[in-house]
Amino acid sequence: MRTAYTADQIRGAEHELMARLPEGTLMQRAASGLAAVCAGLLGAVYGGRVVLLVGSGDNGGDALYAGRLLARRGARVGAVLAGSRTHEAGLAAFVRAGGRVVDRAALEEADLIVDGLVGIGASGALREPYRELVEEANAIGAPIVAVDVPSGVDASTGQVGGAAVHATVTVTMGAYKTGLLVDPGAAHTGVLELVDIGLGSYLPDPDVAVLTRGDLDLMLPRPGQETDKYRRGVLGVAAGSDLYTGAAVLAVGGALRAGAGMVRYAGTEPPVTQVRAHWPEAVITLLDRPSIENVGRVQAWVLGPGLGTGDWAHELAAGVLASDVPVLIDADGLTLVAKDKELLRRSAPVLITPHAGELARLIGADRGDIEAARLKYVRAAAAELGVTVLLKGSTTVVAEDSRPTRVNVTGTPWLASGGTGDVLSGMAGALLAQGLSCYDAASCGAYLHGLAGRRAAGGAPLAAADVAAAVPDAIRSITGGSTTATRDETIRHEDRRR
Ligand SMILES: NC(=O)C1=CN([C@@H]2O[C@H](COP(=O)(O)OP(=O)(O)OC[C@H]3O[C@@H](n4cnc5c(N)ncnc54)[C@H](O)[C@@H]3O)[C@@H](O)[C@H]2O)[C@@H](O)CC1
Ligand SMILES: [K+]
Repeated sequence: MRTAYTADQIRGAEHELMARLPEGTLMQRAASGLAAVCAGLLGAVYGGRVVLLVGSGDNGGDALYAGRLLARRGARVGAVLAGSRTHEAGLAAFVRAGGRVVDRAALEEADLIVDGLVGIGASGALREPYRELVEEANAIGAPIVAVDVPSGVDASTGQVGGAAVHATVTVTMGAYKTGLLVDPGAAHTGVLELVDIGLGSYLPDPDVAVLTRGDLDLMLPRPGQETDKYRRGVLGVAAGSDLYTGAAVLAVGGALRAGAGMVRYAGTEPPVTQVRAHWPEAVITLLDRPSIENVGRVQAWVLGPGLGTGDWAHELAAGVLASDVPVLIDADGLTLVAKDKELLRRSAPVLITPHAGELARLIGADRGDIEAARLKYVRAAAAELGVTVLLKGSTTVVAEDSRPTRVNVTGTPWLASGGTGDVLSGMAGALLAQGLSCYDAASCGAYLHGLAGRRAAGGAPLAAADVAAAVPDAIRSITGGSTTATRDETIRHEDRRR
């Protein structure tokens, strides 16, 4: 699991570590990591033209000490001093090594630009002259290495209040910062490089966590030797309507591909006909009234994709939510609970999977505000509604009260197409039915969905059904295709040992 921290958390850890080390040690560690990345980007360091944008704090100090190391190796390094003051010792060392103070016109000639304007000490939108320098640097087209955080991105939240550096590489010191992983900030970081400065054991519990392939390998349910279709997890799907039949087909498809032992689909004639045609594996209940009474036992429900928002759908939703198993609510299901929050009063777990517009309706916020500050709103929603929230979008985030928010980084913009959300709800629902908690089902579901989306797209447009079809391959790429050993393999193994 990768972990990330707010600026305050990092500062606290740095403070403790610094007290145990000679002054300046951390900055030297940061600078040598930074210089190594710059050298790699320059290729030939000797004669390379590097321009440092130097702010008034220690972020500028990092840039100056890295500039010194590059100058010593023969690079032609200039520093644009943008702040009202400059890290004194850093500047003196830089000049001693042959670095020069230049004006901003030098940017035009740069082979590489180093953004040392502000790091974790920044507050609010960039002030002048930083803002103007950032716009100029972005326009040049030379690679930009951001020191610690691209200036203009809030290290703790990923919010961007105005101009911000578009980095080719961000070299971050000691630990990942939350804002580097969450959009809109994440879109500014380019490649993320972590420099170890020894902070590790001083870090508190993380602010956010990112699942890795290894985590998925451990968390994904695998069928045991003694299993059967019921024990693997039965998912109920209440989705689709006379008007929207496709949502039902896609949700059931996502669920079957993500490993549900059985999917029980309940709906009216038109979606039932479609689900039957696409997925003969699904067990169907044709509803003549909005009740799940005759559906049979399930371990979890998916409620809402394409369900409609009228009285019939409301009554069906009330029935599903009155059950005693976990329920994933998506799409029209979210519109229904936005109008009648009482539906959420239940003792079994609830996972909701809104996009920003749906979340806006649920908590009475503005869609644009949510997109600009995803973490703030997803956490507020989880606390206010008392449910697990998976907020879809450019960065998918999963929040549950008192747990680190999980950030998914596997997605691709190609997934922004109709019906992919229905597939995700089926997938996460299947993981719920297989016994994962809402928190794990949501974050594993998002990871797999992103990975399947990438595989289905391969750099070209995809249709939602392609994403469901790519799920087994995505799972195989995580598990290496291994399940538990077959009886056959075990016996051969015993033979060899004898
Ligand atoms: N503390 C440490 O031991 C270490 C710090 N390091 C570096 O130090 C950085 C933090 O240094 P500082 O705490 O000095 O803070 P920064 O250098 O990030 O920024 C603080 C300065 O920026 C100005 N500023 C703040 N917001 C601004 C805005 N919106 N527009 C224009 N100017 C603004 C402030 O007036 C202040 O002078 C880290 O990001 C990292 O790069 C690293 O060297 C690792 C070790
Ligand atoms: K910076």
